[in-house]
Amino acid sequence: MDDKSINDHTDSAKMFDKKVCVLVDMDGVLCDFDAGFLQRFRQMHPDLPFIPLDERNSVYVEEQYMEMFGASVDARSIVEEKDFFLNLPKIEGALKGMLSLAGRDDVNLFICTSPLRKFENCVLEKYRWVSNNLGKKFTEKIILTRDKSVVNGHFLIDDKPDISQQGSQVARWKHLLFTTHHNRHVIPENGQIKLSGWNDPVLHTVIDEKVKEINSYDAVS
Ligand SMILES: Nc1ncnc2c1ncn2[C@H]1C[C@H](O)[C@@H](COP(=O)(O)O)O1
Ligand SMILES: [Mg+2]
Repeated sequence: MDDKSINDHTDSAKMFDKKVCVLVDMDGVLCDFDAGFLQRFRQMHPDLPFIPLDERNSVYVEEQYMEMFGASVDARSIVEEKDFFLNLPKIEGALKGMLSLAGRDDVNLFICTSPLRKFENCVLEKYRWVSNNLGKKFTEKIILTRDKSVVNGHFLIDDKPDISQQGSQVARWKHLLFTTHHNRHVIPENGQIKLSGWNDPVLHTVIDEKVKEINSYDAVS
């Protein structure tokens, strides 16, 4: 590496230090996993009862279907089938919300999502979904990990209520709990802030406060 590229790297590192790093989950935040599941379930089993979206109550859809049907319905196979992730509908306001974050010059934005262990369809389709729905440029911002605690950032927008308690490290981000079908009833705890959706003004307010905090360190040093 020559001197110039070292300096370039240092300059950009400094620049990013001043930005607020926002990590955005996919399933339940950008794409509507539960709605996609329900649609496919009803296509496959038109004669069976189903769980309406406003009665979903557990993060993992297969747990609730297991309670209802026992082993007679294989909910897992639906999420593992080809094109399941590719065809997930967008969460309302997701595109506008992402563009509003991406358009801020004080925000460094990433998509942080966990693939299924059975990754064969899921991983490629997550990339395709982002490219189709948000634009190809956003695919450069995808972080795939099953352990979000190792990812550094100021905020993680995620629908899983206990995400900050999972993983191998103490999470460094603050969890913004994104409201979706299965967590409507969940009361925020452990310092979480609950967002009602992409239009919740609290999202930009907490980022503004973090920007001020970061700039105040500069003023002191
Ligand atoms: N609601 C869900 N039911 C079952 N499985 C789900 C649900 N939401 C997400 N998943 C799967 C799909 C992903 O591969 C992993 C992790 O999702 P993430 O939103 O990144 O926590 O779990
Ligand atoms: Mg999620």
